[in-house]
Amino acid sequence: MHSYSLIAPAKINLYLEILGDRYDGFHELVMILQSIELADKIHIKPSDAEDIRLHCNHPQVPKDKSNLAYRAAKLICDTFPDVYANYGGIDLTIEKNIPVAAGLAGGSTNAAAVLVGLNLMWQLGLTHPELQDLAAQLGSDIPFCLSGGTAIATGRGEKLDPIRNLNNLWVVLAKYNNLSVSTAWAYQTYRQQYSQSYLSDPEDIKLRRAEVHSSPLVKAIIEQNGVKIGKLLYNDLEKIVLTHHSQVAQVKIAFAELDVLGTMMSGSGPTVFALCESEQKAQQVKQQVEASISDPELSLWVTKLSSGGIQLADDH
Ligand SMILES: C[C@@](CO)(OP(=O)(O)O)[C@H](O)COP(=O)(O)OP(=O)(O)OC[C@H]1O[C@@H](n2ccc(N)nc2=O)[C@H](O)[C@@H]1O
Ligand SMILES: Nc1ncnc2c1ncn2[C@@H]1O[C@H](COP(=O)(O)OP(=O)(O)O)[C@@H](O)[C@H]1O
Repeated sequence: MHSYSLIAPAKINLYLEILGDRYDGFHELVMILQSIELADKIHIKPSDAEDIRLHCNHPQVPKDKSNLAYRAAKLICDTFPDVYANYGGIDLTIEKNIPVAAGLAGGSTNAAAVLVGLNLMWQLGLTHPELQDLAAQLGSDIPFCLSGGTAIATGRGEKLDPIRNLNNLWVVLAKYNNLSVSTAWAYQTYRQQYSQSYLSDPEDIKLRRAEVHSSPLVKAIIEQNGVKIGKLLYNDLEKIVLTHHSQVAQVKIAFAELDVLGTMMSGSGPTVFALCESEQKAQQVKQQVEASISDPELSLWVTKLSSGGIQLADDH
């Protein structure tokens, strides 16, 4: 049996609108999700131990059964008990480069990589739609992490309509090392403050989704027009996270004062990103923010928008 190494890219949210409550306690969303080149590397190999073993170099990542990569492996074992009984243990190693609890889907993309890797290692022959179904059982953002690229996401975030891939722009990411935001907390706090504006009629929700599908932002993405895209970025969860964490709001202000196409918080934060038209501009923006905020706890990365999806690493 072969071992596999996979590249698991992070995502940013170019758009995130909360439409209303769902029957399952989650929120009905319409988002535009975008892969970026910043990625973790996941190694999957057979093991003599009869269970699932997980290793990770990052102190904030849980190494137990709550890890999303572990849960993805467990879901495959439970779905194919005969194969599991036949092949035995799984050894997973996560090389973590994506900041944790940052709004960049780090755990989700690790889980997506494990689904792809085990499908290969155990030669399960699962099709892409079958992998998407398993992904949706594990978390709302995991189906997107499997496919990557640029997509409109609806439902809980698991229903995807791919659109023209935007991969010609650069992005600067900024996150305080000592600040993480729980996604559940962000949505719950949003509900407490804004549920009076939720749409409850399914027809209204359908209408709003259709509006976003033909919105100026989607048109700008199809035209690959970075200037328009930068002005149309949107995220409802900023109302919660920026209010509770003033240093995140300050990072956004620092980006907005510079020559960037646009700036927004990603997902439930606290990472704030700025879009730039070139790598040179992105590096310059990174240096300017480092100089203006000058806090050793603030980390910045320059990366590129990408076509994403889980890929085999060159040295797999
Ligand atoms: C906010 C977003 C934006 O892309 O990303 P992150 O900031 O986590 O990266 C996503 O909606 C997060 O997706 P994901 O992190 O997969 O969420 P899940 O594990 O499914 O759910 C975590 C928690 O978020 C809340 N949740 C999530 C999705 C949704 N449509 N409605 C919700 O209310 C629920 O409280 C749930 O318990
Ligand atoms: N493989 C994983 N990588 C990172 N975090 C994980 C992983 N598995 C579980 N977690 C947990 O998920 C939480 C959310 O982390 P992450 O997926 O990085 O961020 P986000 O949901 O904001 O995109 C973390 O607090 C961490 O405890």
